[in-house]
Amino acid sequence: EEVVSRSRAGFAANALFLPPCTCISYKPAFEKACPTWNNVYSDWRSCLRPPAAPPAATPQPQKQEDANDCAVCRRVGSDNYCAFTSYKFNGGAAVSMITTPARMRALLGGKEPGEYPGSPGSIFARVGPDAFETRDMSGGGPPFEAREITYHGLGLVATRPIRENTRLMAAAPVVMVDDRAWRGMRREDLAVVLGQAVMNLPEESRERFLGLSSENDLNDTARMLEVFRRNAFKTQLRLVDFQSVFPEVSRLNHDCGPNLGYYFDAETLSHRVYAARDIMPGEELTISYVDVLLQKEDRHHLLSSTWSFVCTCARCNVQGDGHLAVETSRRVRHIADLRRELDDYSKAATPQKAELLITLYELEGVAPVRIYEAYYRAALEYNGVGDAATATRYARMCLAKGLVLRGPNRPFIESMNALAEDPTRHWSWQFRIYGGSRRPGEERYNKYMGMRPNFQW
Ligand SMILES: C[S@@+](CC[C@H](N)C(=O)[O-])C[C@H]1O[C@@H](n2cnc3c(N)ncnc32)[C@H](O)[C@@H]1O
Repeated sequence: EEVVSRSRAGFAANALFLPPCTCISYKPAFEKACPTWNNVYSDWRSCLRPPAAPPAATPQPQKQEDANDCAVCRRVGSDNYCAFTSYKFNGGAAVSMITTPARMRALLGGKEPGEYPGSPGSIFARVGPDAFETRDMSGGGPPFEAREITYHGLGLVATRPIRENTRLMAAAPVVMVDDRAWRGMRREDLAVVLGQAVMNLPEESRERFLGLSSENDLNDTARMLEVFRRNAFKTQLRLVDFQSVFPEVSRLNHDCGPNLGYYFDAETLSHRVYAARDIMPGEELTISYVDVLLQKEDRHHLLSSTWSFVCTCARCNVQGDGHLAVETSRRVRHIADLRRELDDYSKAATPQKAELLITLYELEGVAPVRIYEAYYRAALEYNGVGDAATATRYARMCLAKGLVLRGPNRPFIESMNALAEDPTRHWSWQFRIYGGSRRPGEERYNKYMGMRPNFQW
């Protein structure tokens, strides 16, 4: 009953988003129209008819016409993408996901009735009641507040000193859209499925999502797509890419030399945001929406095409001083060259090049959010020439920053842990010495020829 009335109220408020669709909001009809899904995932509601796998040779219609008024699935190629909503997620704040029924089933661990959502193998299995929070660990209210920032809309500003590495948010998603649907679906179809996903949310979550837009002159559908485009983060769940909106994180503005780092923790479905350096009261809290090591022109292109603004941050705003602009562009190129050189394990490289890389990250102002990458290379280089003590030191420095900024479940963290434990048993032990000379370690040289670093940071 609760679901019925909540959905009905939402339906009226958002009638513009959707064609009429009784079965999402009205349980008996849902059961009638979607018997399979209702049985399999009692907490998930969708107007999905049991998907009949079409024979491969049959040409697919561009758009699915649902005979049962269930307008929540649309096609991309031959795949059907539908809106699913879990009302139990995040203490009832709920999450809507758009993906294919097969992927949804896989993400839920392929489980059968009654086992969802805590069943082993489900993406929700490790999401406990305390997975999400936005307060810092020292207690009290959050050490920041939302303020109007000139030309940037709203932003978050520190109200107390924030120490490097403090966790500021562990935010929950409200809408997650399969990247293939986001990129491949016709806009009008996407508006319908996304509309369903948003409308399914309880009122409070829906308002938090729609409240992210300041574009009052757009109609509801355009506004919803605009909110999604400007606020979605790329997230990965079991190798499936999603675009996800976390309303708390969405107030953070962009800077090409940000003071916060973040990553998505697929285990807890939370978007974690950390102070990448010490921050003083009054400073705006910022993240980077793009790779900070792109050249300025490329950063600007991405920022204007996706987020519709021209960046005027300190790193970008050196146009007036021609020589400074040239210098920053050279540094970024030099960083790219050095990384290519250091990541080629078949040639001779030196620890000094890794040291230079560290210096360049610092000079370019990207060290707070990316220095672990340079430490990683330094650890390998020192180990590669048999300097175990320095290699271990850099491995520990890489771990100290990398764990905060990328989380524990990354291949490079595993590698640095192994190196710190016993450098001589790590694959990189003395690899530059033999690798560079071809003698006497011909075999070792060949071993590293095709090897690439594992940079899934
Ligand atoms: C995720 S939202 C950030 C919060 C937003 N300022 C608000 O009021 O809700 C992204 C949008 O904020 C604005 N924005 C973010 N960073 C900016 C920056 N450095 N300069 C100008 N506008 C920015 C852009 O309009 C962008 O599309």
